[in-house]
Amino acid sequence: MPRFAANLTMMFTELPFLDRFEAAAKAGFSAVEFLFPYEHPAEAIAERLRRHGLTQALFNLPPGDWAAGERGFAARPDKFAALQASLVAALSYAQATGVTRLHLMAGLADRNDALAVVAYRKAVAVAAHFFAPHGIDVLIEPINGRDVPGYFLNDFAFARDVILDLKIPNLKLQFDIYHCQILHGDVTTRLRELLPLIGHIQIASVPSRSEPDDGELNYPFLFAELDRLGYDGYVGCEYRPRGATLDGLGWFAPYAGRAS
Ligand SMILES: O=C(O)[C@@H](O)C(=O)CO
Ligand SMILES: [Mg+2]
Repeated sequence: MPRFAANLTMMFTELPFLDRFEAAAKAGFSAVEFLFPYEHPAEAIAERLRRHGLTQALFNLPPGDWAAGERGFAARPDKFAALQASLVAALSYAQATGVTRLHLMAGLADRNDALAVVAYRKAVAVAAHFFAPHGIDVLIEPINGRDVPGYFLNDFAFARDVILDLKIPNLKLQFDIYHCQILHGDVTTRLRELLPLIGHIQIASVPSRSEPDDGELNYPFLFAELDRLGYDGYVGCEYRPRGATLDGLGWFAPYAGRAS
């Protein structure tokens, strides 16, 4: 049975951020994820997790100036100092929340630019080695170019090869099924092939990125496939509800309240 994490960046946005933890717990989630915690004190987030008995499944390393369009900087040779500072900034939040998975965003860069590729591999390795002694996995996530035009990491095979080449045990793949379907299709075969590398999975319907009960993917089949494959990590619900978050949780009813 998949273990679902509510994505508090996209779900329960009817509420202020810190109040979304309680709403997720009351809806039956035992874990949460979100993009970024950095606008709130780490201890405030940790207190909400404790108060509502929630596990922090994942969040992202600082991405740079998000409002100005930055989407990380791992593939940016000119931003290595910012990358190093982001590792330190994320560590205190990771330690406060107990999270054991952090997503390192690649940034906007050309994957055919050899300097960007070298910078990316270096940044990924530096990040993984930095977090290894803390028991934290570093995840890389291919993202489709319709949602993020110009994003460096836009290919699952490229991400697989980076992980296999670097051979760093705490470097893993963040397999967002929504992005995989848009980029390549053939989701089930890719899950089967990449399972040993996967550290986290995310879901949403395609093409609308709403609840996983609509669109071109058959999620009940994919959830059963994750069980058949023995996937025991989290499945992040990274979708934008069509309306009120609770009104769209019919798909989750069979799984709500299960242990994580
Ligand atoms: O899929 C996504 O968009 C996210 O998982 C993310 O981390 C960057 O936006
Ligand atoms: Mg994602």
